[in-house]
Amino acid sequence: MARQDHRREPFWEAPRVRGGGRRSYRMRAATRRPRAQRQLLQHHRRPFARAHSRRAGEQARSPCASRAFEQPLRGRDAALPNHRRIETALTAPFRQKTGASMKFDIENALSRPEALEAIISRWTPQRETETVPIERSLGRVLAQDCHAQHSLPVHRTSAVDGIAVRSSDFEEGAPNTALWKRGEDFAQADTGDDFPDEFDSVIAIENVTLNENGGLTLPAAYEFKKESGIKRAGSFMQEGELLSRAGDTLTPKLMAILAAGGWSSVPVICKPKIAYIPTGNELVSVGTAPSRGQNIQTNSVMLRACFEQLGAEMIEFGIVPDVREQLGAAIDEALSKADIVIVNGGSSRGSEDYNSELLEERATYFSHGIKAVPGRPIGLAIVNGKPAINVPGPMIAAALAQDWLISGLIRAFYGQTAAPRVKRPAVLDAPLRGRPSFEHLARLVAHEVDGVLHAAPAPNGCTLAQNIREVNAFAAVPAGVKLEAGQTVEIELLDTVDWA
Ligand SMILES: Nc1nc2c(c(=O)[nH]1)N[C@H]1C(S)=C(S)[C@@H](COP(=O)(O)OP(=O)(O)OC[C@H]3O[C@@H](n4cnc5c(N)ncnc54)[C@H](O)[C@@H]3O)O[C@H]1N2
Ligand code: MOO
Repeated sequence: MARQDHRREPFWEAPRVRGGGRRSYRMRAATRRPRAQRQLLQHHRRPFARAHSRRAGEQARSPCASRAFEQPLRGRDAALPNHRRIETALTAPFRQKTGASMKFDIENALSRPEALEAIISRWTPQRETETVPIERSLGRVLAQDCHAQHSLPVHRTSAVDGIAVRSSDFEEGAPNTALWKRGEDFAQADTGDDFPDEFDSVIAIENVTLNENGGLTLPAAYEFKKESGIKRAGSFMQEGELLSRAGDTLTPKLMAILAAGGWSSVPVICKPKIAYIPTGNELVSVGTAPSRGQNIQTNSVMLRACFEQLGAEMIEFGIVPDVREQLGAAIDEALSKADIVIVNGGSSRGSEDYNSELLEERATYFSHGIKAVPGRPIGLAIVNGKPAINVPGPMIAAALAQDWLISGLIRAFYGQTAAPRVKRPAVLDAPLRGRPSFEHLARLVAHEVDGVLHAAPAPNGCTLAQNIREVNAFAAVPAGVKLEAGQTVEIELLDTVDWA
């Protein structure tokens, strides 16, 4: 996977101009000189080397057969502070049919880790297994431990291109090899070759001069070592050795190791199905030229790609208008088809924001809102034993929900815990202000200057598209905290997750 190059100049650093100075292209300049900014942005445009598909794309899928891994992942009764919840089936009070009544309780909202834990601890994923050819298993998650079915090499082989000899011939010092006969005193044995059992060591060919009469000469100073130049039986793998565990994600190297161990096909966990329901009267499909008041439904494009990277399948619904009955019907259909349901948009306080209350009505667990922005009005529910999440509509909010929540759910489905993202200290080039009551997930552009990592928000005045394209790091700024320019802070580099 390509890593982003943090040594590049940030895109708002103008190239040297006449007089040798650098122009500042911060917000003021950008708004006053939109054309200059446009040119600048074009000049420095370089798509980040985003991580594209660590995993294979579509993979062969045989019908899923057996149910597996049905044990709960965490204790179901994990006590979680600071959130309101409904724990009894269908006891949610029926709300008025207006989203305006849907007020999430900010003070008691969950933090991001609490929210993830709240869902995972109440969810027992229904996993099934299937068998796929090893060549088609990239990114799949093993359903069982896999042991080597044989040793490799089966018998010792030569480790070098050379000649196989008997160590007994060297017991009393260097033998007279000038009259040696091929096949009797030595045998050709190249790297990986088996050779007759009467020989037990291999001398690399560069130490051997083959004489015209068939004998050979070794250098005077040659030091023979018994059983040198060989690979022992089972030195690559031994029969019965554990090669890979249930829950491991298959990488190219792991695939080759399993293939070497006799696994021409492997049992893997069927990919989780995630139903995605885009909602909103204003939305039109990709490829439609938007009219006034319309917005293009693009979150499915982003989320489908994220799901595929993480080994999940999207069941995409058509755009559902903000009509309570239609939204409810889509949610019910999604619950019948998928392991996880994502309802997108309509999560906040708008007059047609029904989705969180529709989930709440159906939920055995429900919590609305997290103590972090962007993405704060997220609806978190367990319905029919499945996670059902009302992800906020704006692209950034949806991308962040994918980053900290949905990706965690996909890993939890597979029985995996989240791989911690790389954090590095960086010098802030601009202040970062926490929000009064929320963790602020600050999007940053990080770059290296003389071996030191620097980070700053993308300049004001960028379009959101420019901002999203350039952002390559996060910093979580705690509520009420102000970080000053020049301060060193821990940032999370986004080179392993294509979050937006
Ligand atoms: N009075 C208040 N207004 C808002 C609040 C608040 O607390 N009080 N919260 C704001 C925050 S924070 C967020 S985040 C958003 C959440 O919005 P919704 O989840 O209700 O989403 P919508 O209103 O349906 O849409 C918002 C925006 O996102 C676009 N969108 C929606 N779905 C998609 C999609 N699939 N692809 C692309 N874009 C999508 C939609 O067109 C809107 O532009 O609420 C704030 N308001
Ligand atoms: O919570 Mo939001 O800040 O508009 O994404």
